[in-house]
Order: sequence, then C-alpha cells, then structure tokens
Amino acid sequence: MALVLQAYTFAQQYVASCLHPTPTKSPMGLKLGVISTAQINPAAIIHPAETHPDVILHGIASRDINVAKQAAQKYHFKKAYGSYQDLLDDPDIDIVYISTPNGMHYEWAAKSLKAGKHVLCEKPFTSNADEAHRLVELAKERNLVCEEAFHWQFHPAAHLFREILDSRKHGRVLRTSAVMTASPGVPDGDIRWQYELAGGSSMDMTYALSFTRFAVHGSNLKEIQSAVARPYAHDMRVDEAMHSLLLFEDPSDGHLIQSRIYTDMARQWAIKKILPRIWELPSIEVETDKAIIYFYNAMMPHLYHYISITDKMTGKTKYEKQYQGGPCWGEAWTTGGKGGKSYWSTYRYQLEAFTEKVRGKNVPYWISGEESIAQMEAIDAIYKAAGLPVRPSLASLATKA
Ligand SMILES: NC(=O)C1=CN([C@@H]2O[C@H](COP(=O)(O)OP(=O)(O)OC[C@H]3O[C@@H](n4cnc5c(N)ncnc54)[C@H](OP(=O)(O)O)[C@@H]3O)[C@@H](O)[C@H]2O)C=CC1
Ligand SMILES: O=C1OC[C@@H](O)[C@H](O)[C@H]1O
Repeated sequence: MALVLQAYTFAQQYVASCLHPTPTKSPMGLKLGVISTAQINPAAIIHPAETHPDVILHGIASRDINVAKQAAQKYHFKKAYGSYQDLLDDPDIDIVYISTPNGMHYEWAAKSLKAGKHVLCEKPFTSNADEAHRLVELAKERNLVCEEAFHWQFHPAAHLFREILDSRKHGRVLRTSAVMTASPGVPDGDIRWQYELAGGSSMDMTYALSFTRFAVHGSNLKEIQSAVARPYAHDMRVDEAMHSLLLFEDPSDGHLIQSRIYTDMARQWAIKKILPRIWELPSIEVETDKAIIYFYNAMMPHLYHYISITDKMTGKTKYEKQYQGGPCWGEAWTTGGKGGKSYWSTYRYQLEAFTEKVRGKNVPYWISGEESIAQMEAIDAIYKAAGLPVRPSLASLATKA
C-alpha cells in the first residue's frame, strides 16, 4: 500500500506543479546533486525542488551513465554522471540527496561530507548506530548539514499531533501502538529483502519507531520488553515482520510508557488474493490518561490524514487535521508565504527546512544528528532483542570477503 501512496504522492505533486506556477529560480540557488536513480526520487526530492526557488536541479548520478542521462533528460537536470564519485567531484554542487539502498547511505553520505557537500540522506539514516555516530561526528567536524530524511516529521499535521500530546490536555501518554505494513507485500528481489544492503522491516518501516519516539519525545528508552521477528524465508537474518514492545520512561515524573511497534513487509491480505489491506496505512494510536488519540496516515499526511481524539469518559470522538500552518509552521515565513502551502507534501516541507538550515537560518523544525543516532540505537536494540544480527556495515562485509 505504501507503494500506492508513493504513486499517489507523485501524481499529487505533478498536478500541483501544473496548477501552481513554477517559481522563478534564484540565480544563486543551491545546486542539487542526486545520488542514484531510485524510484523515490521524483516524489521525495525532484518535484519538491521544482517548486523551490532556492534549489536548482543540477546533476544526477547513476552507476550507469545511460541511466543517469535518461533521468537527467526526463527531469531537466543540467548534468548526468556515470558514477556517484563523479557527482561529488563536481565543485558546483552544494547539496546532495542520497537515495541508495540503506546499506550504502553511510558510505555516500560520508563521501559527500568529505567533498564539502551538505547532505539530505534517506531513512534509515545508516545501517546501524555505530555508523550514525560516525556520520554525525563527521558532519560536525566539517560544519556541514547532514540530515536524515524523515519527511513526515516536517508536515504541519505531525506538529498538531505533537502539540495535542505535549499540551497534556488529555493527560500523560501511557501507551502507544504504531504500525506500518505492506499489503500487497514488498516484491521479491527488492533492496528491502537484502541483508547486505541493510534490509528488513525494522529498517525500511522505521517510520513506526519514528512515530513512537516523536510521540513520547523526551522520554528515554529503558528497555526492549519483547521483540519477535518473522524471518524472511530466503534469509533468516532479514525480518519480514517484527513485533516489539518497548518501555520508555518520562523524565518529568518517571512514569513508564509501553510502546508496541509492528512492521510487516509481507502482511497477509484481508481476503487472500482478492483484497489486500489497502486501508492499513502507517499510523499510531496513543493512549493518555483521558483519551485515545489516533493519527491516521502519519507517514504521508499531505495526501490524507486525521487525528481523532476519543474521550475515555464520554466516548465522544472529535477529529482534527492540519495541512498548512499550525503549531510549527503557523508563524513561519516560507518560500511559499506564511505557514507554507496546503498542497505542499511532507517532502516539500522537509526541503524548505533543509535549505534554510543550509543557509544558516533558524528553522521551524529540525531533526538533529543525536535524534538519528537514538533512532538507530533503538533499531539495533530491537534486532538484538529479537536474536537477529544488527545490520552490517558494508565496509565490514568487504573486509570479511
Ligand atoms: N522517504 C520516503 O518516502 C522513501 C524512502 N525510501 C528510501 O530511499 C532509498 C531508496 O529506496 P527505493 O527508491 O525504493 O530504491 P530503488 O530500489 O528504487 O533504488 C535504489 C537505487 O540505488 C542504486 N543502487 C546502488 N547500488 C545498488 C544495489 N546494489 N542494488 C540496487 N540498487 C542500487 C540504484 O541507482 P543507480 O542504478 O542509478 O545507481 C537504484 O536505483 C532507501 O533507503 C529507502 O529506505 C524509499 C521509499 C520511500
Ligand atoms: O520510506 C518508505 O516509504 C514508503 C514505503 O513504500 C517504503 O517501503 C519505505 O521505504
């Protein structure tokens, strides 16, 4: 279903770009280089960049020059490169977006930083926490921006959700349950099934953990109470699905929060071969002292979302939504005016913050390196608790070979 959402995002952004005029590009705009010709590129970076006055589609790299040339022609990049390193050797490029398989994020993000480029790196940030530490350290040393592309966190709806929880209007957070599944499942041969490329549902569907950590933010992960993987039949090291129970501690009063996380790259259909679970979008439910709060489609709220709040005492439910402005962006002046635009995708809001950060300005919201490290530490801990190996670093695999 997530693939369907991506296609829908692509279509939505395409229509939006026809309906809304392309802005005049600043002659001093940041020159963007894209590493890989991944299928996510149009939705995650190319269309958002098209509508951003301060970003210029400069170059795209592929392991195959012909593939790079085709992509450059299709999306109007000025240049195409037949290797990722060639792109990094171009001194004109200011910012780099990395959409390689997970296991290559660290290598190319580190090489980009060493080449003096700011980095927007796809999720999950790295293969493991050790790599995340090293990358964050490197970015600090070089005084460059290096961000994990957790686009959903930039959307106004995410901040409405957080404000509802943080206000404590409904009491403390007691329990959370986050889900991300694929039904129809991820196709065979996909990068997500490959252990060496840091595949697995906990890695790919890292959103469920991200929703959770966002909801309980500030709380410390105390322990993994339980983690059970359903292994992939062709490689037992890859978690086709993962069920985990995490325990967080809220430092303000020491109360405990139990968090269920369920990811599944091959979710059983509702009716076999007839009806996949297309309605089961990545979402999170939060129980507080007084209410049950549910954020439906937290991953791609720009397409559709709601936040429902059901009062435990009265049983009454009220619904909220936020497509622009709101607690985070409401007072912010953006390249789309005050509060952003209602048709902006999560990726467009993300790019807005990323470019402002690169420009050294204050941004309405940011994902720190420490945040990405904590996220990777939690993933490592889940793998260990489930008895599976932490995803390997490519460099360590090369040494073993
Ligand atoms: N933010 C979001 O919403 C999404 C993020 N993602 C993330 O983006 C990344 C890419 O995902 P996705 O678009 O599905 O990936 P794809 O499989 O479509 O693309 C991956 C690209 O990586 C390059 N590549 C380099 N080495 C390999 C290799 N050994 N095997 C396969 N490809 C290789 C290829 O580009 P080339 O041939 O040009 O070198 C390929 O096109 C992942 O990290 C994923 O987690 C994915 C989907 C959504
Ligand atoms: O980031 C993602 O979002 C959408 C999903 O289809 C995909 O598996 C994942 O990589």
